Amino acid sequence: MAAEKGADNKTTDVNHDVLKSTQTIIHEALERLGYPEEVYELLKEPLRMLTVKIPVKMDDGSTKVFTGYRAQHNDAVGPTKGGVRFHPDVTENEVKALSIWMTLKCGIVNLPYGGGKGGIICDPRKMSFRELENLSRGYVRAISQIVGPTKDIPAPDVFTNSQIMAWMMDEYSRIDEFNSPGFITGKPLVLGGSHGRESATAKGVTICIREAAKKRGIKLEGARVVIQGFGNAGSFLAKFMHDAGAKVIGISDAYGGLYDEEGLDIDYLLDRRDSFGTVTTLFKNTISNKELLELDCDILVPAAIENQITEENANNIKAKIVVEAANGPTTLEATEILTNRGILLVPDVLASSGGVTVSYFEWVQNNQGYYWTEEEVEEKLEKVLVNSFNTVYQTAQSRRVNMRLAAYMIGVRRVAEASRFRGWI
Ligand SMILES: NC(=O)C1=CN([C@@H]2O[C@H](COP(=O)(O)OP(=O)(O)OC[C@H]3O[C@@H](n4cnc5c(N)ncnc54)[C@H](O)[C@@H]3O)[C@@H](O)[C@H]2O)C=CC1
Ligand SMILES: O=C(O)CCC(=O)C(=O)O
Repeated sequence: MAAEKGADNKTTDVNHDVLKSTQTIIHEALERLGYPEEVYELLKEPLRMLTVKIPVKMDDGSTKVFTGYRAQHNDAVGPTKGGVRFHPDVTENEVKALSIWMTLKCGIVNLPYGGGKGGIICDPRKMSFRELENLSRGYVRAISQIVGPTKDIPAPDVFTNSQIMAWMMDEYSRIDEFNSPGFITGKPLVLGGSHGRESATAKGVTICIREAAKKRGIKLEGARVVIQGFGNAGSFLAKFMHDAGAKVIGISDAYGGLYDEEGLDIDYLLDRRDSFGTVTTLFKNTISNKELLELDCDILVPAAIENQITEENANNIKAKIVVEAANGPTTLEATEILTNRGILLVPDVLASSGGVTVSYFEWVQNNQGYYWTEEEVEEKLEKVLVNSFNTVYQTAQSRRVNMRLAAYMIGVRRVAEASRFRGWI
């Protein structure tokens, strides 16, 4: 585990309320599609938001009470689906926004789900394995009444992984008195996980980068790539970019960044990173996350947390293409600046949808009890992502809007239509 040092940039920026900015884009998307105001009233907040207190016995004998959330944005299309985040900066509004983004993502890639999301305010980097297990199990007990394989299906997100999914699945199976692999996705293979889930988010981002590069006439071979975040999404992506012949010249984690204009030694960094995606603490010559985002490059991929590209630095971004692996890394104002500067921005709700797509495949395999090969999973993911990228790109062209608004229009239309057929609006 990494040495404890403070993050070189903080997540929570009161000036950038991710819920408010999401609501603004949803409103605009609905207006352009001609939906009445009541549809916005239905979609602007989750249908359900549960706040829970989780008492955990710590290793020193004390009891610490953690706060957790589970938001279920909309289940008109199907059960809600989305990851659980363990992070010190988790807030209620952030979890709400993350659940809305899940509804949009599932709509864009056409999965039979609505959006959900969970989070616990904690710093897992400062907790022991046993404390983390107790917290994971306590969270499942606290939310057990509103989740389940046909109600709401959690998955990994920032600072959660397949081990945490395994503990959560085991706890739910005890409550349900049933072996319930379909309760959660992102599990280890031996517990009903799917081939390709671990690398799915990065695979999806890679497909979006490839398609976006084609649109801009950029060859991936030799392209200079900068990636913020070296966890599940960022580290697999660095590997895929490296394998595609691109030059990964910058990567970062919560503590800083590494830069080499000749290209970083990705295999070495992958080997040295810890389970929380920390690697830069091992090096002396680091740059800040702020400097990393402004590096001269062809492709920039924010793959860490929200509000990283803002009106303060959007004019300094030098990339030709920005592909959002993270949820909500670019503010509304920054999206406008990048668009006006002719930078192609592939939005989170499309670019990061590979994870939930393979989670869906995992759930389908759990439900049918018949498992697919890695090749089958990859082939299916490729089709879904290429198709979704082209639909969003073409919508953006025909509607003369940026790709984020185009993606929102596709996502909200699906949930609005499902709600209408159900007679909700
Ligand atoms: N894991 C998944 O399947 C999916 C993840 N995402 C999104 O991708 C992003 C990254 O998630 P994962 O890779 O799963 O998380 P992770 O926990 O595996 O890695 C997170 C990375 O972000 C860095 N980080 C954390 N706080 C930071 C800060 N304040 N400044 C800069 N870097 C910071 C960490 O050091 C680490 O390198 C998140 O926005 C997540 O919601 C989106 C879709 C699916
Ligand atoms: O895999 C999933 O079900 C959800 C992944 C997720 O939380 C996300 O796409 O933000």
